[in-house]
Amino acid sequence: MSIAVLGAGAFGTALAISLAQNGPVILWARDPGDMAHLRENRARLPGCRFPDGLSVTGDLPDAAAADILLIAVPMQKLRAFLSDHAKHFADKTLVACCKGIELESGLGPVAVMSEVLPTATPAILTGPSFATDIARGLPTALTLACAEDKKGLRLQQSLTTPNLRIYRTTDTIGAELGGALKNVIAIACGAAMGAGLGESARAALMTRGYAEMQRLAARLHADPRTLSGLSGFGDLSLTCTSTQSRNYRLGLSIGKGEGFDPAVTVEGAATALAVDALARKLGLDLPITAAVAGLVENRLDVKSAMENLLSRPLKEE
Ligand SMILES: NC(=O)C1=CN([C@@H]2O[C@H](COP(=O)(O)OP(=O)(O)OC[C@H]3O[C@@H](n4cnc5c(N)ncnc54)[C@H](O)[C@@H]3O)[C@@H](O)[C@H]2O)C=CC1
Ligand SMILES: O=C(CO)COP(=O)(O)O
Repeated sequence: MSIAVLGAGAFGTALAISLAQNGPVILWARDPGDMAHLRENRARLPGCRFPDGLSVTGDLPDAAAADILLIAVPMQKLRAFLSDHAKHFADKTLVACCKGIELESGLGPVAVMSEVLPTATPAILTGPSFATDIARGLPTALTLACAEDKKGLRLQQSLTTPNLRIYRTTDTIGAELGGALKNVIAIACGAAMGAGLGESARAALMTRGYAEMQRLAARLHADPRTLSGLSGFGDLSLTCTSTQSRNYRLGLSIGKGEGFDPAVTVEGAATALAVDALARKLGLDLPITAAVAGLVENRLDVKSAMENLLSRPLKEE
């Protein structure tokens, strides 16, 4: 099965580097620049050399001729990207590699792919993994979710590499929610740490944040086991505790009252707003998500957000 990765950011490039251990892989970039010549993506993954099996192209139809297409553009750009190139994707197997919930629709990546390209086979690859770790060949485990189990099995086999261990599920809703929601909680944890509230506060936010993830997932009929796996608990643990995470770093900046480069991809910011709106529509109580939405929109500061959380009525766990 031939593979192309569409989107040459940090994650797309890292996946292409890892997959090229198995055979030829095409990496499509909107602006390939001198990546093919340098054999490196200096802007996003400096120091990670491209293996021989990785070829770079700026020609989308050429890349889209591959059997499996990994789509590694940010969540809020996904719909426009798919629509712009729909004629090349119609009957393809598409694996979303982004994490988030679309602001306008409240949908995750698999649902957006199904809506835009109803004849394609959608799947998602998600879980705890920093791009630099994957590119450096460090051991990483991810979840591949595809509603059609036979196709999921083929994807699992094709995308496993010596350092990338892939687990499989048919629960696409749980997988996409886990990856999307953990980023929101990571912003909350970063904000608490940045404001000097301490590690106990972070543990409380992670645990109660996880309860919010489970609450929304149950309402949207996800399998709770998916949330306790790599895409949920696994990625939550990684993202809420590492300064490698951009979501956690945004939170740290908010907590310290510092600015943050708006050009950096931070999926949890838009996702917090999308999930907060979705929760209100569904009548669900997601107080940490609501607090993060207030923080990223500058409606709240960390002190008031924490006071709001601590002054809520006492309840059973
Ligand atoms: N960086 C990481 O460690 C990980 C990232 N992810 C996810 O991967 C997704 C992408 O993130 P990164 O690669 O890290 O971001 P990035 O900021 O490094 O790269 C985003 C890439 O998307 C491209 N892009 C944006 N809009 C586009 C469009 N309309 N058409 C074509 N290309 C477009 C940009 O040119 C850029 O190369 C996010 O959803 C993120 O949550 C998932 C796991 C790990
Ligand atoms: O998704 C990730 C780790 O699994 C990457 O996290 P950030 O997008 O916060 O950098």
